[in-house]
Amino acid sequence: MSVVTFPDAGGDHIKLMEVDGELYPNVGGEEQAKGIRALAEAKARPDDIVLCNYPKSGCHWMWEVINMILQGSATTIPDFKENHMIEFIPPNHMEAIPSPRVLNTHMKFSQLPRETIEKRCKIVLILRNPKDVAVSFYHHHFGIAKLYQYEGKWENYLSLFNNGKVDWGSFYNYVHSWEKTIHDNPTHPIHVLYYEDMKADSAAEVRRLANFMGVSLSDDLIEAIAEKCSFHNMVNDKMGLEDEKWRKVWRDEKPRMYRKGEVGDWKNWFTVAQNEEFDRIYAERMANSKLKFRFTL
Ligand SMILES: Nc1ncnc2c1ncn2[C@@H]1O[C@H](COP(=O)(O)OS(=O)(=O)O)[C@@H](OP(=O)(O)O)[C@H]1O
Repeated sequence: MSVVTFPDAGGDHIKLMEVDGELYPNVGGEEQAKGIRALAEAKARPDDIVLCNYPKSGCHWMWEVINMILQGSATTIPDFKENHMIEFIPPNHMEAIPSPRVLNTHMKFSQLPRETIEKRCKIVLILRNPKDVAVSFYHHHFGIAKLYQYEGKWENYLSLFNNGKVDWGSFYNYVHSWEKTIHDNPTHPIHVLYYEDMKADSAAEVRRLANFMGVSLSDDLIEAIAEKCSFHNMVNDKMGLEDEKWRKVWRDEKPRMYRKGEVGDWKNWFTVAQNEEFDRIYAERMANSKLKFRFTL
């Protein structure tokens, strides 16, 4: 494990941890690196649901939705998905989580516990327009000031994102790895969900998800879950549950996890030149991809 820093286009630096060639936030140093290396051996249960996503794609949102589907009621879950993030929690903590577990991760398929694959655990993969991901990630890096020690400005940040010099690495590598996983493992239950579709018609996406999970819900309950997990309701319901320690992690003690929750906020941040450069990189990196990110919604 080593601590690495990368400069953005303006020369400001972001501090990360490197473990076996992959980048992570340095939340736990050597102990965390040990946990990451041990992850492959972690026990899985056939009823685990593994929620996979590149950072800032909406996992807090979907973690809540999936848990409500499982519990069969539109009641706020008094727990945080960080507690179920498999690359950060020690194995004994993971084993103490009661079934059915919703395990959240930014890891790729090949990095998941081997048993997840052997036991054919259901996987939900969230995808989000990378321009909005980049903006959200910028606020995350700038906001969690002590951890990343990043003081950069947005106009310089995209170089880090475009070059994969961020925790969990390149967005494009992540997406390609999952596209290959889906191609190479056609019988593994993997449900792909787009953040923008969820915004456009939450109830329809909750229904699709419940069907995938094999849970039958009434139309009223589906509507109620979609509504309870709307951005404004989650801001009200979840932020009040945040503890002091977590709040202190954020610059000026202002959490930015539930920041804006919109589709297309990137238009408020990208300059014309940044957008052209991003489109050029996207076209190049996604040339052979069949995934259809929702840029136009
Ligand atoms: N209920 C709901 N509806 C719509 N959008 C929501 C919701 N909850 C969280 N969000 C937005 O999701 C972004 C955070 O993504 P993640 O939860 O994946 O973040 S993290 O990777 O776990 O740090 C972050 O996006 P931005 O607002 O664009 O920064 C959150 O605001």
